[in-house]
Amino acid sequence: MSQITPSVYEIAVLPGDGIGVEVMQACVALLEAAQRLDRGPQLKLTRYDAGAQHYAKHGEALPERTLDAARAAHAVLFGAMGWPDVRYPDGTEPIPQLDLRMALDLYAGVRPIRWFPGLPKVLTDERAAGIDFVLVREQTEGLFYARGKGSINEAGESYDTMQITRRGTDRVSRFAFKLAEQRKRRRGQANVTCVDKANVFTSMAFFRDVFNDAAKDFPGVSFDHAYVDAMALTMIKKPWTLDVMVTENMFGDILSDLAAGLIGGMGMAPSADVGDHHGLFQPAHGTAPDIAGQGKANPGAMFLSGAMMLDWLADRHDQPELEQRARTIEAALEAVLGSGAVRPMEYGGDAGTKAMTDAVIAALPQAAATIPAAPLARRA
Ligand SMILES: NC(=O)c1ccc[n+]([C@@H]2O[C@H](COP(=O)([O-])OP(=O)(O)OC[C@H]3O[C@@H](n4cnc5c(N)ncnc54)[C@H](O)[C@@H]3O)[C@@H](O)[C@H]2O)c1
Ligand SMILES: CC(C)[C@H](C(=O)O)[C@@H](O)C(=O)O
Ligand SMILES: [Mg+2]
Repeated sequence: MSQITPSVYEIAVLPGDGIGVEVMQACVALLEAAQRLDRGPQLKLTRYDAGAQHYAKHGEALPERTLDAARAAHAVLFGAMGWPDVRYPDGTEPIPQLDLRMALDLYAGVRPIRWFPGLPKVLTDERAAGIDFVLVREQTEGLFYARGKGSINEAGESYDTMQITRRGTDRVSRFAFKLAEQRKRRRGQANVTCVDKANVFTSMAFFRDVFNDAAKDFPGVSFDHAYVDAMALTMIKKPWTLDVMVTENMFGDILSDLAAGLIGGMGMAPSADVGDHHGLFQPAHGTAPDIAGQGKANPGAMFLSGAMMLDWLADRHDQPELEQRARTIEAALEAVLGSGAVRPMEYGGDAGTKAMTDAVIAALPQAAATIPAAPLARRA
């Protein structure tokens, strides 16, 4: 992809299934409203088919046209895909986001978790107001390497293999350290925790060794290690002590849902799937079949994923207006939730997807007025 600075960015929009479609509709409306308010580059948002329902109807989950569009776009905006009843013959679900992670080499799953006023106080300790950490999940190997390769033998044994490579661990560790360096500019200090199970598995001891080697190139950032089970405890007992974590694919998948629970659920848990050449931005949640079609989904995670996309484009193409737009969207969402006037159904309130979206769009002009002119301090 070219690094020339265009004035229009092509965004491949993949809504997917269930509430993915609902929160995507909300996010597209928000992004279009936000770009009408500034003179920055415009996004051209084009929708493409993919997902479990597409597979059920047409026999393919990720059409070639969609994959080509994702490859050619400046960024991919992704809702959620998968549906528990729709299965491949081997019993697994058609889940194109995993194919896209491999096809676009999106090796870093960046999953920030931050509490701010208006979000539920899940933990009673007042220090929980300081929850502000990022989980970096390796996304091209680990236990997910086994996808499509598992076996069941006649003796009634099933095997899936975990793959850890020096290249994969080194690049995701460096990504985590660079992210910590950015956060240090805002927070004054930075730490990366390697989350593994090096006490039991050779592959995990190797992961830790490769992480330690990478750490030598980042003397300004401290680092430590935690076993994944102990990290699950720390996330509940004192999550305000955490900064950046880097971990294996499956551990990261589990811990990121646990982390979302600290701020009231999946509805405020965004993510970025990033590689050296492509970026895909999606909420960390799934298609939520239990609430799909009812207009109840919290679009907050999708909005924050949209803001992460704007930040990523701003960085890659040196476009500070896009960074300003990202801050405006965040500020509007924070203002709406912080005022208490709109409480998402996810937190026991009565605001569904539309009410939340309308309120955040209405808050954009005032939020824009509070954002200082570019260049800004990045909220890493
Ligand atoms: N990134 C993705 O596309 C993604 C992620 C996880 C699961 N999935 C798929 O989604 C389907 C459902 O999976 P699941 O039920 O395990 O996980 P899920 O994240 O869809 O739902 C878990 C719980 O969180 C709630 N929830 C999730 N997002 C919400 C939101 N924005 N607002 C309010 N509540 C929300 C749901 O109602 C549900 O109770 C499966 O097919 C799974 O494979 C896809
Ligand atoms: C849907 C599923 C395959 C996916 C994953 O496990 O990576 C999801 O849970 C996520 O966290 O992005
Ligand atoms: Mg997950």
